[in-house]
Amino acid sequence: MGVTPIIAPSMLSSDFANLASEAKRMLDFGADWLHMDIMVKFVHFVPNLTIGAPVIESLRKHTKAFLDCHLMVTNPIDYVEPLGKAGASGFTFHVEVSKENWQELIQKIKSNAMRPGVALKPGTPIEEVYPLVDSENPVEMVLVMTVEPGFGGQKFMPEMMDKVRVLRKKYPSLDIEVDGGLGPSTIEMAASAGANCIVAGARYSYIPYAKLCFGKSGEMLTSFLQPRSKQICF
Ligand SMILES: O=C(CO)[C@@H](O)[C@H](O)COP(=O)(O)O
Repeated sequence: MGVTPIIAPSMLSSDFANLASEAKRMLDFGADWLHMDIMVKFVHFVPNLTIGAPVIESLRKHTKAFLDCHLMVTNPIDYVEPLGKAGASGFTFHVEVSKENWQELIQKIKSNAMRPGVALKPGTPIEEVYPLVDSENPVEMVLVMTVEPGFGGQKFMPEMMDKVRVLRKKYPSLDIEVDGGLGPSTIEMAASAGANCIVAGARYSYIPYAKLCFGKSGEMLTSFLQPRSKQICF
């Protein structure tokens, strides 16, 4: 079984005063998911503060899109119920802060009708996510950070592609998301390594390019990807 390409612009770089129209603009341009960066400023995790459940709830009133929430917080379990109630679709937590309670966390995410994912920072070895993917109650996506989490506009770390290659070889049908510094010069590298979910700042011009990386005239660039009509109609 293969995986399908997903283009998920990060709304972190959008105009927050016009979030609903920014989201519509991304979706009209062909985005599959909207990536929502939820950060709480904390000295040991990210030095930034972004959006929370009230913003997700407001955005949900304007769109039925899959809201792919990436939790850059030290206590993700506290956000499961509020985000579930707000209408989040995906809930991706960081492995670095969930070593003690990932099983409970996955269970709680699923019982709040969201899709669980696990993220890892650039310095975290890929082996740390294996138990969460191999579990009887597994995560459904691994997010490989290609910058230090915290801010948009940073430089892509090509050395993270080794993690993606290893993951893809081990898990042919897993959703593998990459996030940070992705754009016309790096998307192809990530897709070739095996990533199928591409997050990049909500600069609409990259979306058609990202789609091209996954298939020109319908043929797929990488063998693990399966065509999904919406993604390959340019
Ligand atoms: O999670 C993050 C940053 O921590 C990302 O989602 C970025 O917001 C992506 O932005 P670019 O690197 O594409 O500018």
